[in-house]
Amino acid sequence: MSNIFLPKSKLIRDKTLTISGSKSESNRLLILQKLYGNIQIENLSDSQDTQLLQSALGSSEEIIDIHHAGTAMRFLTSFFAIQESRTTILTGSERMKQRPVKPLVEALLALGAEIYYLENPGFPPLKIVGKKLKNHRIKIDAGISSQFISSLMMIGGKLENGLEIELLGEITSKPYLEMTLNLLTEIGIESHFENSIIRIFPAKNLATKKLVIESDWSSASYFYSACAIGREKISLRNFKQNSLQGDAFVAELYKNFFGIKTEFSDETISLIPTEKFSKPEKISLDMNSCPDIVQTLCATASAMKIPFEISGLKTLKIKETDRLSALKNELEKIGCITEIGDDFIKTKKFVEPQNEILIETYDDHRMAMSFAPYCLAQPLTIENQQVIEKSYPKFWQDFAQILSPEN
Ligand SMILES: O=C(O)C1=C[C@@H](OP(=O)(O)O)[C@@H](O)[C@H](O)C1
Ligand SMILES: C=C(OP(=O)(O)O)C(=O)O
Repeated sequence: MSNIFLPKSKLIRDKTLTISGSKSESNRLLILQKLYGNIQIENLSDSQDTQLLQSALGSSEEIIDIHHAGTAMRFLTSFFAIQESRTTILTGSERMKQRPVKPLVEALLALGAEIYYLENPGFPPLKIVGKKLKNHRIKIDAGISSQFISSLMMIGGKLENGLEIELLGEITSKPYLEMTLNLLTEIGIESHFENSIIRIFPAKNLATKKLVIESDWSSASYFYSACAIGREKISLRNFKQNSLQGDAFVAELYKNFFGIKTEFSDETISLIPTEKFSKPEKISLDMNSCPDIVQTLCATASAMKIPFEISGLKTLKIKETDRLSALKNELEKIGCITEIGDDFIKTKKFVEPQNEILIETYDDHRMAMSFAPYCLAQPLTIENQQVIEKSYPKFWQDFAQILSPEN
């Protein structure tokens, strides 16, 4: 575990970078490829989470350890539940054993699956005895993690009568459900999402498809932040105007609040600081649809001394760490005092930042990457630099390319 010191830096003008494929799209396509076999994938994510999922799918071991990868844990639960005549023990890191899986397990049990909790009820590790699932209608609480629902949707086409899922309560992280639905459609599986009912039809005569994965918008957010604080143009390759990723919302966010315009040309986006930018008085937003870019947003706003009040965040507490507490602790070091509640974070006041800043990362890749652009305001050290490998192993290399130390 080593720390990284980032000296006070400025942005090099007009750098162009290539970020690897979306982690969320990659993890879906790997599961779908294994289930339906008709997909050729290009530009797969190089994230550790994707590699873990890929090796789990290629493994015939009884015990599968997916470490810290929440999407992999949830997606593989349904996958192994339908692998007839195979028993799998699905486990993960200590943190994974605290991340809930109960609504997914209960939905699978209602479909006829055989799953046991091996330690704490409601949490991994799981013993999954693969079965043919006989039922096809379930209800699920949609407010804890959309990953449960995406996981069920992906096996839906394999069930004899397809699958009907009724979503109960407020739907969290909805764009990720739409991403799953769109990818099912792309590979030829009929599905509908209307009001709170999702229907997946049995897969029939699927033609082979080549899918090129778009680069990762959540990873792009760190460059939006750098551009907002450092005010120089940065370009990023392999992005689409009609993205499947909800985090493409970052473009609108940084245009509305931080004066960063996004221009698309030949699948390259250029992040361009607008000259006449006046800071908003306050950023008030519900970010329930885009939980993964909340840390970036709060770190940028704090660096630029723009007060914020962000709601819709109840799922942040059950991610890689309790992201609300982690944010509160670390934002204070850069001079932003916040109040947090069950599902919100808001600025109370700005104070002088600490002189020597050490950002703790709580085993959370996004804590490291979202604070890194603060070096454009002040030098800082970030703890455990390897933590970024979970989603973006080349982050420090790419980030170094846009910086030059300020003497
Ligand atoms: O389906 C996905 O690929 C994801 C869904 C979101 O999780 P929740 O639905 O648990 O919010 C997101 O935070 C995660 O990084 C990726
Ligand atoms: C929450 C995340 O991932 P996961 O839930 O897949 O661990 C993330 O990448 O921010």
